[in-house]
Amino acid sequence: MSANGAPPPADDARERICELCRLFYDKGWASGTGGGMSIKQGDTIYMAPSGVQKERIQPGEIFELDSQGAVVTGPSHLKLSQCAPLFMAAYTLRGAGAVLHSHSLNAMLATVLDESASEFRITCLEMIKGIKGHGYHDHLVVPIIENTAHECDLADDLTAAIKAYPKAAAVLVRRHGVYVWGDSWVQAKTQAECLDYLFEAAVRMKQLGIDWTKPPLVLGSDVAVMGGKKRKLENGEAAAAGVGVGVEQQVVSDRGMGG
Ligand SMILES: CSCCC(=O)C(=O)COP(=O)(O)O
Ligand SMILES: [Zn+2]
Repeated sequence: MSANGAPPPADDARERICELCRLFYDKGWASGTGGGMSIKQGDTIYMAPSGVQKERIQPGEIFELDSQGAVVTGPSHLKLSQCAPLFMAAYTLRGAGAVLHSHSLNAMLATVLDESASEFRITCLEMIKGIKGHGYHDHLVVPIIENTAHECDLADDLTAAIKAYPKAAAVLVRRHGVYVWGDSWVQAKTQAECLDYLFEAAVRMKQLGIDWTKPPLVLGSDVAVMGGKKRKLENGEAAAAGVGVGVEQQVVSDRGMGG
């Protein structure tokens, strides 16, 4: 919305998609024509074209779709993104205001930390708070679906994952990347940034031998190891961390973590 409450002109969405594609390219999320971006404004959906260098897209090359996903206008020399049915799933099932697809290396690596896992899990990191409906102590869960030869063939599995994980703001695609949505392009971008941080954190924590899926090490009912040092938990911290209420935690033994 503009300052006077009127809806912004459509050019805003077209220009915003171009701007975000450049930004995502700079982050390594859209290199080699990978990744994609879409914004919904009113009942109109805007999407980037397929198979082009995403960082060089011009506003006139953005496709316009109706709320059912039918193309209204678009450049005749370009094709609509292969991500279109996946973007539409987030608009239809989640009422999203924007959806993006990232080929971030962090997202891809997060899907191979355990190749048999059907979900990515992480807890007790500040950036979890950047994901709608989540707090520091929550277990953030992102479903992982298997990749297919063609992007558009992911749509059925992505739809099923969105339905099965009502709290999720994203779906990971094994050895490929991630789809992230939000109520607005600002929220989609923010959540994508927080998720990317969390994916990278998990990859690095694995390298350091730290379990990213469990709360910090707990030695007793009110003592934890944080940053390599023992620390007495403050009033309420132990309860919030789930001490004594059966929540799984990393336990220190003579052999160190996880023993
Ligand atoms: C080297 S990119 C392969 C296609 C892909 O995974 C992707 O995200 C881009 O799809 P689009 O149709 O939007 O170019
Ligand atoms: Zn892709």
